[in-house]
Amino acid sequence: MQEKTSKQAGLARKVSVLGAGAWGTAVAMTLAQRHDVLLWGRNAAALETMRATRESSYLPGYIFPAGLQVAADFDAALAHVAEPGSLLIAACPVAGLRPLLGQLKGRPIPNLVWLCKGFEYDTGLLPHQIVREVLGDTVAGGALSGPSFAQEVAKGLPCALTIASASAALRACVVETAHGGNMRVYSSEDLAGVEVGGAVKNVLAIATGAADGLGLGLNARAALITRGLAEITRLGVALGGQTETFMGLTGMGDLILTCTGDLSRNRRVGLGLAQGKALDVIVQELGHVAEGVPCAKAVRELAARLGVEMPITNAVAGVLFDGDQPQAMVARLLSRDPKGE
Ligand SMILES: NC(=O)c1ccc[n+]([C@@H]2O[C@H](COP(=O)([O-])OP(=O)(O)OC[C@H]3O[C@@H](n4cnc5c(N)ncnc54)[C@H](O)[C@@H]3O)[C@@H](O)[C@H]2O)c1
Ligand SMILES: O=P(O)(O)OC[C@H](O)CO
Repeated sequence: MQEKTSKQAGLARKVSVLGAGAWGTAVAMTLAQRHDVLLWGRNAAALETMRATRESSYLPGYIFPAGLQVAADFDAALAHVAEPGSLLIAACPVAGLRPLLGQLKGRPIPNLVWLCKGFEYDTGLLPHQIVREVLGDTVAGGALSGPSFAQEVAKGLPCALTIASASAALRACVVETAHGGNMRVYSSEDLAGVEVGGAVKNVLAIATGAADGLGLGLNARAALITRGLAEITRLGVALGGQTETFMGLTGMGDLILTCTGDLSRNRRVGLGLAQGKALDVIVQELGHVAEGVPCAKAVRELAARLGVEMPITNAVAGVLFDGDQPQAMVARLLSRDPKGE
């Protein structure tokens, strides 16, 4: 193990992270312990503050490692990863992925990884489908996903992630770059399965947060998580994912973390709804993206189109978009006809 870590430490690579929110910053901080990392964001003033203070307002109290550069110049971020074997990481929310990729179109792109977890609000597309629409089939790309709160990663606590890609070379590049220290990186070819797990768990965390906020107890929480996993699996299989993927880190692992961990922004949306707060107030108070909100609408429409039964997602979407009360969500789920598990 010792030997493996020191070998990996020798493989310093160039990495650019595009998107300086909580997760992009935490990933950049981690990789900068072993690699030459540049963090780019679209807010030049915020980046200037980050450069001066060596910390991010998204992750206060966590000081950047010496090797982390911060830059507001997009061309510099791309030039940084010009040599083969470099890694370009798109670290924006799903809503920002299409515009960000638009900025990359026509430029030489090395290995491309995206960190966002969701379905696109208007189109119901997964991130890899957006990448294909904007950049075509020629880019080697993949999703890095799994149970990972940015604050814990910034603190250097252990975590395990999965890189999913059809490209074996891309998977190897990401493992060689990111696996090591307190971060384990597994590989999967099941890109659709990994992306569906990461997206739908956010909706289920809203449901669980609401149930917990209403004081429904630990039995109800366990039921929601388990039936939620069944929902994720049904949709994921319908979209080409493999059943076993949903039992892994990016399925059950991330579902458990996000539904039960109070660091989750999506869970906090559910807790806020249970307190009777309006959605726009909750989102404003969060100050971060909560992907489960747009995702609930996209998944409700997609599941209806595909004929996939998703009662918890539908109930969450009812509260978020149709004015249903959280209590009505519970009543709606409990009043369903009995069925085989
Ligand atoms: N925070 C976590 O713990 C965590 C962990 C794993 C995955 N994720 C996922 O990563 C994605 C980003 O989450 P986050 O926590 O960094 O969100 P955040 O709300 O903390 O920050 C989002 C950042 O994205 C930037 N952004 C938005 N559109 C952009 C665009 N078009 N180009 C460049 N930057 C853009 C914003 O300016 C902001 O800095 C989400 O899909 C989230 O689900 C987050
Ligand atoms: O804070 P959340 O709810 O966006 O979840 C963050 C990560 O996706 C957890 O793996």
